This record gives sequence, structure tokens and C-alpha cells, in this order.
Amino acid sequence: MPSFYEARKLILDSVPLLGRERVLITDAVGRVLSEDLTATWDMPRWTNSAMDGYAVRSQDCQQAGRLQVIDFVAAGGASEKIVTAGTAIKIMTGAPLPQGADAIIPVEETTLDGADILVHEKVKPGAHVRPRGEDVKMGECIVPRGTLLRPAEIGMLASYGKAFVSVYRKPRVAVLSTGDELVEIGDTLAEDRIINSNSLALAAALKEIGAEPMMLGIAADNRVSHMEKISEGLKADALITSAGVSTGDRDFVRAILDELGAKTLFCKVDIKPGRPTTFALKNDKPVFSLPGNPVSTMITFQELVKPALLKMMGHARVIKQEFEAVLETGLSKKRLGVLNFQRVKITVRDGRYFASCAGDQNTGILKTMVRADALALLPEHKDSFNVGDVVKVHMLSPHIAMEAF
Ligand SMILES: Nc1nc2c(c(=O)[nH]1)N[C@H]1C(S)=C(S)[C@@H](COP(=O)(O)OP(=O)(O)OC[C@H]3O[C@@H](n4cnc5c(N)ncnc54)[C@H](O)[C@@H]3O)O[C@H]1N2
Ligand code: MOO
Repeated sequence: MPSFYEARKLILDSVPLLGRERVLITDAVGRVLSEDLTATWDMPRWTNSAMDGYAVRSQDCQQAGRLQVIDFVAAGGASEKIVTAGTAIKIMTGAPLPQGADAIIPVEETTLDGADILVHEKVKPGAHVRPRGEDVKMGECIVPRGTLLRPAEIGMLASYGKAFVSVYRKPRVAVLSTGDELVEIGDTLAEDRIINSNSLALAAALKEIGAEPMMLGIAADNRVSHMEKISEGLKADALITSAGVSTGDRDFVRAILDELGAKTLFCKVDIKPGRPTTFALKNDKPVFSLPGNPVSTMITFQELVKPALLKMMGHARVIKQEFEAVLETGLSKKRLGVLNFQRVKITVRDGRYFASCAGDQNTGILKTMVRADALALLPEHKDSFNVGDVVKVHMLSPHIAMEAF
């Protein structure tokens, strides 16, 4: 049975990179760039002023003095005149530096006196001047392949006129729940039924990372239904099933995957929760069969499925960073030799993370998943963790990085 790290590596080594598509820059935020983009010109394109003020010759301004203002230039314009000894040109931010000038004096550092200005302080050559290409040189890589496009990258690409960009395709991920006890949300909920919440939690998790869920509904606990739904799911880029992977009499998922010619790479992982997690490949299409307890489904998605999908989507960073947190409550596990993911709440004080138990850790308890900000990784070799011990955590909530106001 692979360890968590072995299983994750096996999955990451097996999944394919998806194809590319061109999208409008206005739709590109959150996508991953699939080509290196280089600067097709210097930025800024011309040497210009960083301030509203006066373009001067610094050599004329080595001591307090008077300059004659001979022209005015705004952004979008250009002055035909040359700044010669004893003269200045009024200039607005972004306007090209007039010939002869090598520095800008901000307007508030001068006094207007008729058609002249009085300069009070010594001016350094290059002061408040933005030289051509100071930001980016022509030919420089502006955004490398594999970058998640954020507003900053969108702005950079837009400034080079990239109206369309090449990004990795979003995976269409089939989501299938199995079990006769399930009904869909909104359907009549008989006494002996439960709502198929796993499909919706998985769809949400997929949307959160920019993948597209393809909802297959519920496979009934019989071979025919499983065969039909799983075959349909194999048409997507990846298939996630929930439940039916344990040793129950009605756990059909693995057998049907075998029958359909999928190669099982593992059917158990040495983790709690999530031990019966199964990973198979049908040709190079990944199939993740997750255990049905809603907590187990969510945790195995976070820990084993999400990295794979991120890799398929072209992301350069795909695995959760392990942060250290100091325990504020003790944590313990039932069995040595298994890596436990325990639900914890996180607080941040003086830049350090502190973790406390989110409550009952049984996989039947969904409430503590709702409470959890992170999963503590309790290693195989130890079963009891005390207040003050440092544990590794994987963050779950984006709001960890935010503060209440
Ligand atoms: N004899 C053994 N029994 C079990 C073992 C074992 O090793 N030996 N492992 C246990 C563990 S651990 C887990 S996890 C579960 C996994 O079982 P399955 O993946 O086959 O899931 P089910 O038994 O069908 O369901 C588990 C639980 O989750 C509920 N469920 C299922 N699907 C959904 C859904 N779509 N939405 C909401 N809730 C769902 C289901 O009703 C069950 O209560 O097996 C243990 N047993
Ligand atoms: O492995 Mo089960 O997923 O512990 O609840």
C-alpha cells in the first residue's frame, strides 16, 4: 500500500497535460498561460516624465536660480522645442522628455514668476525621468508558461496588445456518486434516503480550482447502472466517483473499472481518512474513486485529486505547501503507522500559525470539516501530540491570509 506521498507522486507522474486554447484577455484571469510571452517593444516606449513639473537641464540647476518656460507638453503630445541653457518646458506625467532636458523638477518644488520659474534646490541628472525600457526590455520574457494569470499578468499582457492569449484547457471532470440510499437535492427525501451531497461538494471543489464539473448523477447499486455511468464518465478528461470502493457487498466501482479495461495503480492508501481511495488510468485518463463518507471524499479530493487536476491544467505549483503550526490543543490518533489528516482551526499571531482541534475527527462528522481551516498531517510514527508541539498543516481556506476588520 503506498504512503500518502508515494500515492500523490504516482498520481502526479501519471496524469497528462491538457491541450491549449486561445481565449480573450478579458476571460483569461484564473487561467494558466501555455506559452512564454516576450516583450515586443521596450516599456516604457519612450523616455518620459514621472511627475507633473518642468523638464530642465540638471547642469542649470546646481544652485537656486531662474529658468524661462518656453513650451508645454502633456502625455500624448511632444514638444518641438529644445531645452537650452536657462530654459525649461512645462511637462505632464507620461509626456516624452523634450530634447536637451535630462531631469524633471516637480511643480511643487518650484515657484512660478510670470513666464519664469524659480528653482530652489539642486537637481540631480535623471531626477524623475523614466528612461525608455526601464521596466521591460524588448525580447525579455514578460510572463512565462505555467503562470496563473492574475490581474497583474493581465495588465502586463494587455499593455503589449495581447488581445488573445494561449492557455491550458480547463478539464471537464465527470462526477459520479454511487449508492441506492442517495437522492438528488430537491427530489423527494424519503425516510430511508440521504441527499447526494458529495457530488455537489466535489462540483464546488472543481469550480474553486477552475475545472468544469460534468454531473453524472447517481449510479444505482447494480452492475448495469455502474457500467453505464462509468463508461459515460470516461469520455471526460477525468472521472471522480464517490463511494462504493470499500469492501461492502455492493461496492462495484473497482470491478467495473477493471471490466472496462482501466488499469488500477492503487486501491488503498496508507492514510486516515481515505484509506480505500482508488486511482486508475483508462488509457491516460485518470479515474479517482474516493471513499463515500463526505469528509473522506472532501479530504481525498484536496490531498490527491486537486494536485493532479492542477497539473493537468498546466499549473507550475500543484501541491499544498506544508506550514508549521503550534498546537493549542492536544491531538491524538487511534492507530500508529498511518498518516492522519486531522481537521484543525488556525489562528495567526505575530506571523505564526496556531492550530486547535476542530472537534470530533470521525469521518461521519461533517460539522468539523465545516469548522476546519486546515488539515494537520499527523505522521505515521507517533500517536499523541501535545500542546506546544509543532505539526505540519495543509491550509484549506483562502481566508487564512485575510483578517477581520
Ligand atoms: N469492513 C470494512 N468496512 C469499511 C471499511 C473497511 O476497511 N472495512 N472502510 C471504511 C471506510 S474507512 C470508509 S471511508 C468507508 C468507505 O466506503 P465506500 O467508499 O464504499 O462508501 P459507502 O460505504 O458507500 O458510503 C460511506 C458513507 O458515506 C455516505 N455517502 C455515500 N455517498 C454519499 C454521497 N454521494 N453523498 C453523501 N453521503 C454519501 C453513505 O451513505 C455512507 O454513510 O467504508 C468503511 N467501511
Ligand atoms: O478511509 Mo475512511 O475514508 O477513513 O473514512
